[in-house]
Amino acid sequence: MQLASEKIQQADHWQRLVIKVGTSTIVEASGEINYPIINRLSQTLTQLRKDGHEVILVTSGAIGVALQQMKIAKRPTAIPEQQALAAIGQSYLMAIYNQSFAFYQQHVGQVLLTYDVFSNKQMLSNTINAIESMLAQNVIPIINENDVIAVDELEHQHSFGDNDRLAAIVTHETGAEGLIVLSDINALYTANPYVDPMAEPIPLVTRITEELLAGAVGSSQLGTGGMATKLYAADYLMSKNRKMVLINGDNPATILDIVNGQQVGTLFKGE
Ligand SMILES: Nc1ncnc2c1ncn2[C@@H]1O[C@H](COP(=O)(O)OP(=O)(O)O)[C@@H](O)[C@H]1O
Ligand SMILES: N[C@@H](CCC(=O)OP(=O)(O)O)C(=O)O
Repeated sequence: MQLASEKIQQADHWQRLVIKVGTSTIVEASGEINYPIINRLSQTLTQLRKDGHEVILVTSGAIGVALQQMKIAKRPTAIPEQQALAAIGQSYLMAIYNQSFAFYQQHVGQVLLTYDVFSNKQMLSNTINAIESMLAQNVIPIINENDVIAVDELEHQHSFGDNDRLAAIVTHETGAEGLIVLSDINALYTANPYVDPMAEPIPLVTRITEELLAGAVGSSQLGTGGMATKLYAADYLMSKNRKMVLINGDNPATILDIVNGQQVGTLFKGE
């Protein structure tokens, strides 16, 4: 019989990895942009790259950043207004990343994707070729959904809906060993700890059960996906024989501990 902690220790192969950072990490609950976190994330990812890992970043936060820029208190419900905010925020988000990574002399490249890309062989191959070329040149690709054009129509799905799903698909399609998700919470809990004070953290998940899904209700103030979409992302990845780790984004250097085999947050890994 193997102890859970022993299984967790085995999850140490992270040659190529995808990091996903949620809006809740990029933008504070007060609505302020969290510049220090973006800086520390840039430093950590540069360190990983220098240590020989191939790093791909999937970032949310375009709309959250734009709300702060435009001094709008609440995410609008009208789609064109959300599209406009995404356009405004995405360019500023990339400006922040460019400046942060430049400080560490790390080049980055922006990749904006829609759901269509993954159902069209040619577009998918073009995307993968560009990402491979960036990685070969030690550049970190920074991916977000192209929210300006990814609007679903009745008969056609253009959008992923959330970046947890996008990050999981990117992990699989780029052949990365796993995905590390940075959110505003230390781990997956038995229930939403903001609602249920008795909720317990879960260090290892080998299967997404109905019980786990029932306990994953609600999201942070600006996050769109919530915990449920993280569980669907983990389920997808485990079905592809890949792993996912969920950690708190408040200390991005934790990523280095994970690739060094330490147990932090929640590890999702099939048996
Ligand atoms: N079982 C659970 N364990 C942990 N967090 C949960 C759970 N159920 C719901 N949540 C909520 O999910 C939030 C994280 O998801 P989300 O707001 O989408 O973050 P992000 O913007 O990082 O993607 C937490 O802040 C918490 O409120
Ligand atoms: N593409 C959107 C993020 C959508 C999203 O999934 O947000 P989150 O739940 O914070 O990961 C943006 O950049 O604002």
